[in-house]
Amino acid sequence: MMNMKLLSLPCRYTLSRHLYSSCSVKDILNTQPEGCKKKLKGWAKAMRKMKENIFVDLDDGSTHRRLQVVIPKNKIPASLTYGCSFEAEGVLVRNPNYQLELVAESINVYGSCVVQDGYPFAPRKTYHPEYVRQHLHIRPRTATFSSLLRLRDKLSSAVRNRFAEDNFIEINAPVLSSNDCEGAGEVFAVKPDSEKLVKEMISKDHQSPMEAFFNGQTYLTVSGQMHLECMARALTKVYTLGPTFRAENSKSRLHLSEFYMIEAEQAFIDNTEELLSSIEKTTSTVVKQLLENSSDEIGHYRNIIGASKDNDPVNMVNVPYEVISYQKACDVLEKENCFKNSMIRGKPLAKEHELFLVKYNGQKPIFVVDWPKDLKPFYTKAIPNNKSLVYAVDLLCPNVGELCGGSVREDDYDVLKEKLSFAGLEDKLHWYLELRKFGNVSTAGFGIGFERFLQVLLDVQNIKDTIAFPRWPHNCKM
Ligand SMILES: NC(=O)C[C@H](N)C(=O)O
Repeated sequence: MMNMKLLSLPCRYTLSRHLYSSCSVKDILNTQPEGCKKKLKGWAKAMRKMKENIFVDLDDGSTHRRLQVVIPKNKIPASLTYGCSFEAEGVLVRNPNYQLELVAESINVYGSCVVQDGYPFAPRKTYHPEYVRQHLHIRPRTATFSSLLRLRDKLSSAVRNRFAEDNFIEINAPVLSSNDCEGAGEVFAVKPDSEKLVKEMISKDHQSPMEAFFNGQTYLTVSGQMHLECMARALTKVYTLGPTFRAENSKSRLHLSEFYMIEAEQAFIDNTEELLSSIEKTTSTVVKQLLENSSDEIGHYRNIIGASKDNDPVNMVNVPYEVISYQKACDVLEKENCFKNSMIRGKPLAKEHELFLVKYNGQKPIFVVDWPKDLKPFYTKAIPNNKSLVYAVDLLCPNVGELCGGSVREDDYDVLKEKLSFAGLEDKLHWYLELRKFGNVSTAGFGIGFERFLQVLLDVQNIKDTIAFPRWPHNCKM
C-alpha cells in the first residue's frame, strides 16, 4: 500500500528533486558537494559588483557562515538587492581560495528589500545593541543575533543531553500556578480579560475577579521547584527548562520579567556536597559540550561582540569549583573598602559583592554556602548543628554574579508545618506539606538562569540580548 502511494507521486515533484536538490548552507559546508547542482534559499547579506559577475553572500540562518553566489551580470534581476530573500540554482565550484561557491544558473527573488523604505540595518554597518533591540522583529537578521539564537538552541540541547545522560526525567512544570514559590511576592497575577466571562464565573466562595476563573488566585510561575519536588518523590531525578516570571521593577542588565530557568530536583540528597556536585556537573558538562561542538560559532559570536578574554568559559569546565561559606565571604568583603554599597553581615550580597568574590577567585565560578536562614526562602533546610543557618547555595560566576541558586529542602514535617504557619501559608501549601507525610524522603535542587548562563558563556553584557523577545518593566513589545 505504501509503495503504491509513493509510485503514484506526480512526476513534477520527483523531477525537481533530482535536478536541483534544495539544501542549507550548513549542509553544503559540512558535506562539500563540489560539482553538484544545488538550490539554495536565503537572504542577500553582502553584494560585490565586479566586471562580469556580481557576488552575493547568501545567509539562510543555518550557520554563521555564508555561501557566496556568483551571478553573471545578464542573469541579475533588478530586485536582487541587499536584504532581499531569494533562491539560487546552480553548480557548486571551488574558487581560487578553495572555498565552495554557487555559480548561479537562475535566480528567483521572493521578497525585495528597499533599505530607504525603512529597513533598519544598512549593509556593512555595525549598530549598538540598544538600537538593534528597538527592531525586535528584524533583529534576527543581524549576524550577531542570529548567531546568539543558534547558540541558545545549542545550549538547550546540551542541557537536555546532560540530564538525559544522568537519567533525569524532564517535566513540563506548569506556567500557571496557584503558589508564589519563592514567597517574595514577585508574582504576576492572571485573570481572564473578558469582564463578561469573569462575571459569569464569579461564585459565592470566589467573589474576587482574580479568583473567578480558577476558584483561587492564579499567577505566572516564579519557579517550578515545588512541582518538581512532587515529581522527585516518585521519579527520583527530574528537571525542567521553561519560562518563569518575576514582577520586579528592575531594568538592570541582569533582569528580565520573563526568563527561562533550568531547574533540577533530586531525591535522596540531604547534604550540600552532593548538591554542589550536581550543580557543577550540570554547568561543566554543558559548557564542555558546547565548547566541543560549537566552538566555531562561539568564537564567531564572541569575536563580533568583542568578548573579554578574562571571562573564559573554560573556567566553567574545570571542576571542582571553589566553595566559601557566607560568613567567610563576608570576612573577605569586609577587608575591602571599595564598594558603593557597603557589605552588611546578615544582609544579602549586592551585585558588586558577588562580582568581587568571583574576581577574588581568579574570575572562576565560586559557590557561597551556609546562608543565614533569614536570607533564604522558607523551604530551605536548617543546618542541624546551627539552626540560624540553612543548607542553601549560590553559584557566582563572571559577568553576572549569581548564576544559580539551590538548597536542600526542609523535609521534616513538623519543622515545615511551623514555618508554613509562620508565613501564613499552611492552608495554601497543604499539599506541599503532605509530600512530607507519605513515603517522605529528603530532596535537593537548584535553578540556573538560562539567559544568565548565556551571558556567562558568551560574555553578553545585557540579558535583553540573549532572548528573542525580552520583557522588562515598561517593555512588552509584540
Ligand atoms: N529550583 C530552584 O531551586 C530555584 C529556586 N526556586 C529559585 O527560584 O531561585
